[in-house]
Amino acid sequence: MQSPIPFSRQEALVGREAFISARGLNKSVTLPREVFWRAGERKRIMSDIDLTLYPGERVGLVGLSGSGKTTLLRSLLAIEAPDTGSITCQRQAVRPASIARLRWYRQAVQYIPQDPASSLDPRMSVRALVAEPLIRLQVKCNPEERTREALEQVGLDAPFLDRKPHELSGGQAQRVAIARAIATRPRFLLADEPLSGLDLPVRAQVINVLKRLSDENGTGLLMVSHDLSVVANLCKRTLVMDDGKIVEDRPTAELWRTPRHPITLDLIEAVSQLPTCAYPHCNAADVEALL
Ligand SMILES: Nc1ncnc2c1ncn2[C@@H]1O[C@H](COP(=O)(O)OP(=O)(O)OP(=O)(O)O)[C@@H](O)[C@H]1O
Repeated sequence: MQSPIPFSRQEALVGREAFISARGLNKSVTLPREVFWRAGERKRIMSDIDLTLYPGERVGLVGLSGSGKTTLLRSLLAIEAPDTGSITCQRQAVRPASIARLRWYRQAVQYIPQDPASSLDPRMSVRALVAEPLIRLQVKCNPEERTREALEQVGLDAPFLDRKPHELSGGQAQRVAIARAIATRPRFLLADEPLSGLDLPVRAQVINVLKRLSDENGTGLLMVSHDLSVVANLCKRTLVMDDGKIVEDRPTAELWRTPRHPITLDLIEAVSQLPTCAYPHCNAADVEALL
């Protein structure tokens, strides 16, 4: 259920300026034709999405597979264009925008991918991987110093600089991907299932790295996950997507206490079937204590 309070009023109530605002996002795709003489059906994959992200907040984006989470994330990253609707950052349009403005946006809003093994170029050293966005986005800094600083922040020291991706464990590779994302000193991180494919103890480490980074640097985080317990450990606010729509947008603890949408209930029930050792907070009472 979308909040009954208009977003502009919500912004006033929270008393903070929005960092990113999305209004009325819609997107449809044409499905492959089932028979060659009939055109493929159109399917809505984002439907009337309104979303506001505030500076420094950590927000979870959950939903079943195919609900539209990645499409929304890619739209917010300005790498996929919605059919209709607008996205602004600090009240200025993200697209269309000048090259300089788009470069600023790419520095300010960085992406943490799902699968570092395929997102990190196997031919590049960790040093070159972390420095690459600094050079591409023409960030005014000393790339070597900034690379070392970013690696230090994710708990990787100097000997890692010359390693290649195949010389890293899954957790280390994900930390390199995070270092790459934070090297530009972004204001907001958009992460697509950053913990998938990692063992449970490694997940807990990565959760701690993300939490510490956002606490220490005041960086906002929008994190896509199938796993509500991960979101409960990290995010005070949770968005639930179903069939291309945001069906809940509430404080995480409230969502666990009184889930309103059947999909939210399913996601909460799924958590009780997960191994729990890596998550300090993964039941309703614990989540309540996070408030
Ligand atoms: N370019 C495209 N052409 C056709 N269908 C698409 C395209 N992009 C996305 N879809 C469909 O849109 C729906 C939403 O996809 P999306 O990847 O955003 O969902 P998701 O919630 O991120 O799923 P998952 O959790 O499995 O990654 C899916 O049914 C997907 O198959």
